[in-house]
Amino acid sequence: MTNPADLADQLRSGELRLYELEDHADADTAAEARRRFLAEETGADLDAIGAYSFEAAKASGAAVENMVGGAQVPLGVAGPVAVDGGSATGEYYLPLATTEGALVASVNRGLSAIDDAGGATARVTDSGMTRAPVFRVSGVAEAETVIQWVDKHTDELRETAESTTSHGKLLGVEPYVVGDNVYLRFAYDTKDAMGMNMTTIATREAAELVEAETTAELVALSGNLCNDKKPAAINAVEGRGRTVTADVVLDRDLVEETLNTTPEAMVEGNTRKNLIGSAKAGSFGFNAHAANTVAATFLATGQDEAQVVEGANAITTMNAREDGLYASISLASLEVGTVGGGTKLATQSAALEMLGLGGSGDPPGANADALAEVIAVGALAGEISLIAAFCSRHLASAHEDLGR
Ligand SMILES: CC(C)(COP(=O)([O-])OP(=O)([O-])OC[C@H]1O[C@@H](n2cnc3c(N)ncnc32)[C@H](O)[C@@H]1OP(=O)([O-])[O-])[C@@H](O)C(=O)NCCC(=O)NCCSC(=O)C[C@@](C)(O)CC(=O)[O-]
Ligand SMILES: NC(=O)C1=CN([C@@H]2O[C@H](COP(=O)(O)OP(=O)(O)OC[C@H]3O[C@@H](n4cnc5c(N)ncnc54)[C@H](OP(=O)(O)O)[C@@H]3O)[C@@H](O)[C@H]2O)C=CC1
Repeated sequence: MTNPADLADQLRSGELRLYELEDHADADTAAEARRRFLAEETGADLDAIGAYSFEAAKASGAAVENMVGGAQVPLGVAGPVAVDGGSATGEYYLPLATTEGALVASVNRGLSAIDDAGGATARVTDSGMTRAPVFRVSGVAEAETVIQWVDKHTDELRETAESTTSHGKLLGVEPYVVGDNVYLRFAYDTKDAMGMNMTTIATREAAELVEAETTAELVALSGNLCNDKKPAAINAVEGRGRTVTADVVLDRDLVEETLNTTPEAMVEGNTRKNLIGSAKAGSFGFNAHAANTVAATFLATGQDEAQVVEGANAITTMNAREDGLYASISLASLEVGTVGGGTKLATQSAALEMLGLGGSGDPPGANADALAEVIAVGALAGEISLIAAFCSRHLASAHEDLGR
């Protein structure tokens, strides 16, 4: 039985559960049956949700369960901008998916200023995706014994963890003790994958070895010292995913003509807002809106959108120099991939292709490094443009004109 109307009837009668439809029909039919059922149940018109362009079979069961259709977000483009990166080289158009009017215009203005200055420099300065299981021990003496075992058997742990992946490499294991809890923070080079599935699977094997060889008992494969998808100082300090910095020097004339302000005003704005204001607020983000560029590029390119939390751990600096304005942004924990996860879906992979960064890099890891560098340059552009808008008192008028 593959007719959506009949399947919807079976949902209504309770013969089938919402998640059982793919056992009886292909992914498109199952989604249509759910829409019919939900439209009747809720009275909502779900036709727009049914107008999706990705291959349902690639999404259903791999990217989403109980698939109903697609949520569409407008996609804009900013650039081009020249990037001199460790992996990114050349001119890039940045895809940005957002519903916030004025955001693409702002990033575009920043990129235009950066490009006029000859482009930005960017480097990934550290890299490593983490997973930190928590183990129960009897107390601190036993914790010490477990840590000593881990220290002496790192090679064995590496071999075990890496047996689950042909790409992932264990970089190290950092132990933490809190009372009768032992946390082992495993860090991996995940090449072009963001790596959360890869590292979780690898760490499960390693954690089982720890359990087999010591008295520690695994409580949870993620003990929150990883730390994934929550605001956490450890990511801001130690980094997670890619740690990446982008910088540029803008001529005084460029600041005055393109950004309608002066280097000195930008420096003062950045110091009073991004540094002092953020410190007083107890913020991890010493920036204006890095999350905007991170979120918009994450949605466009198929990243895990919840990891915008870590992507917002960024510090923006500005200094007035003789030749103009030095501006930088350092993102401590930008978690990106060009393979795996949502990157395989149609619009997301097209956006990665537009950047020239789809799939595996040569060498592996180079594409994800380049993506991190390009996003950092986009975030720098957003910082420059927004701080300039505050200095020239254009923020409210820009959003009046473009954002409503
Ligand atoms: C809106 C602008 C850019 C106008 O800025 P402008 O200088 O008046 O614009 P312009 O017409 O002179 O054009 C300058 C450049 O801007 C770009 N540009 C200009 N218009 C467009 C457009 N329609 N579409 C695409 N690009 C556009 C474009 O690059 C153009 O150069 P050109 O290509 O012409 O040589 C400026 O006022 C601006 O950037 N304002 C700031 C807006 C902003 O950054 N909003 C971000 C969201 S704020 C938020 O969410 C977080 C917050 C604020 O709560 C965080 C916090 O607490 O700080
Ligand atoms: N499990 C969890 O706890 C969590 C999962 N997620 C989700 O995890 C997904 C992302 O996980 P991730 O592991 O990145 O992706 P996938 O689970 O999609 O796995 C990607 C796989 O691609 C293979 N691969 C092929 N070419 C390359 C290359 N050049 N570099 C690296 N790997 C390559 C690797 O296989 P091989 O390993 O065989 O070499 C790798 O494991 C997202 O959907 C995200 O939402 C997010 C947070 C937590």
